[in-house]
Amino acid sequence: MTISTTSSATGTDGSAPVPALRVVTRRIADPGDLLALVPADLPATQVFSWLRRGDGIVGWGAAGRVDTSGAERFAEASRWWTALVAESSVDDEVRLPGSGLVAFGSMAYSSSSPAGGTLIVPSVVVGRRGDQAWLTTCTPAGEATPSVVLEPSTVPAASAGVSFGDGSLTPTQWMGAVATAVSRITAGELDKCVLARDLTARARTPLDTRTLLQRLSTSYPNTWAFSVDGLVGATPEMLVRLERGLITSRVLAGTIRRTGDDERDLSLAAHLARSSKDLVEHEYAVRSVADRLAPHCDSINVPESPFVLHLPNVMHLATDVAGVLSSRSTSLALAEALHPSAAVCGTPRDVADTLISELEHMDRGRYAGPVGWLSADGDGEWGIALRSGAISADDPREIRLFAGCGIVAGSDPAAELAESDAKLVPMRDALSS
Ligand SMILES: C=C(O[C@@H]1C=C(C(=O)O)C=C[C@H]1O)C(=O)O
Repeated sequence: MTISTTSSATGTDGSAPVPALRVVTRRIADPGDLLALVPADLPATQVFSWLRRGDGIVGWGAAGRVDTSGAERFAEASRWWTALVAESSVDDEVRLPGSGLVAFGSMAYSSSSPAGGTLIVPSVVVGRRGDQAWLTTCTPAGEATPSVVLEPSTVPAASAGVSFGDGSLTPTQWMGAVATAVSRITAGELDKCVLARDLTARARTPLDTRTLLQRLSTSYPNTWAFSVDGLVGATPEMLVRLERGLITSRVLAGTIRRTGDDERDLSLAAHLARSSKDLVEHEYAVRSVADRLAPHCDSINVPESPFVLHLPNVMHLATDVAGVLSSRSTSLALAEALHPSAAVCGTPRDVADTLISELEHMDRGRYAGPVGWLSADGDGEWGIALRSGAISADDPREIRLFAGCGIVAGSDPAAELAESDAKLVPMRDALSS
């Protein structure tokens, strides 16, 4: 675990120093578009967002950060957070989800990924919920609270001259992987496996995270537009939200592409809701979430049948699971318990995970892992990092895009490739000039 701190208090286990922060949240007048406030010229790693329909939080700078790795990446982050909360003082006059002390976080899909995990406390957070807005500053204890002037920043520029390239597999090779997965499923080794592919994209000039977020949040209002440590996207899938003891999770699995013709799309939506291939695929994902939430809940509500979630590029079968928290678990601990759900891994989980590493020929990095935010009391929201890309830490002109598809016995490789292309559209459009 590597830690960068702004002060040198000692962590709970005596080895990990944590910053002691002074956190102040004040109510502010409506600041307008939150993304417009994010300063220009920050590295992608220091631009934070969790926004849906204009509500949520944005942040910038880094007052504290922990980087974790391996199978302990969630637990190490949790320990650091507990120690940081204990060391810090919080003066929060707003007391809404996202006010006070918060960290943004992102965790690698796989425990063997070098991408590990991170929690970062921005220096400045601006939030909105309905008609309430707030500004939070996080400074090292003992330092004066800075005065932050919120004003619209320069208009971010579109990405220049982006060219796309194949990732680890060509489209033909990836269809071959899908065909192999189908044969393994048909042979009875497993029921479902989610296979992902990656694309590379390179612009002539450094990518501006603000441009990507603006475009994603405007075009995909039903999603959460996120940015954490260079991972940027618009996910429609909420792995877990914890708010005052209430747990909610939006499970997606089963997809159909949109045509752009409203009448045809409505009939496709009706077809999706009756498609036994998609309903079976969906059921695996819902079960994986409900079964793993159950030990943390007093009661749990799982609707009997899914609804169709309409996005501009695709439609998904969706189920909103809800539960009442019975333990003292934080939202991050719940995210760890749920990850990876069958929406991004498969059923049975271990068999699917082994097949994924055999067939994908790539490290998913933080794609398909939990991404979101956590507050001092443990509440927070963790989406699954889908419809996203990871901006290169070495070259800010480069980004790796990802998309995956649930494969079941009835899957057709060409149709899955087309579905993965449709899932790449949000990021490809956000990158266009
Ligand atoms: C894996 C992705 O999406 C997941 C797979 C889906 C499916 O196969 O139908 C639908 C939504 C997500 O749970 C992705 O977008 O990369």
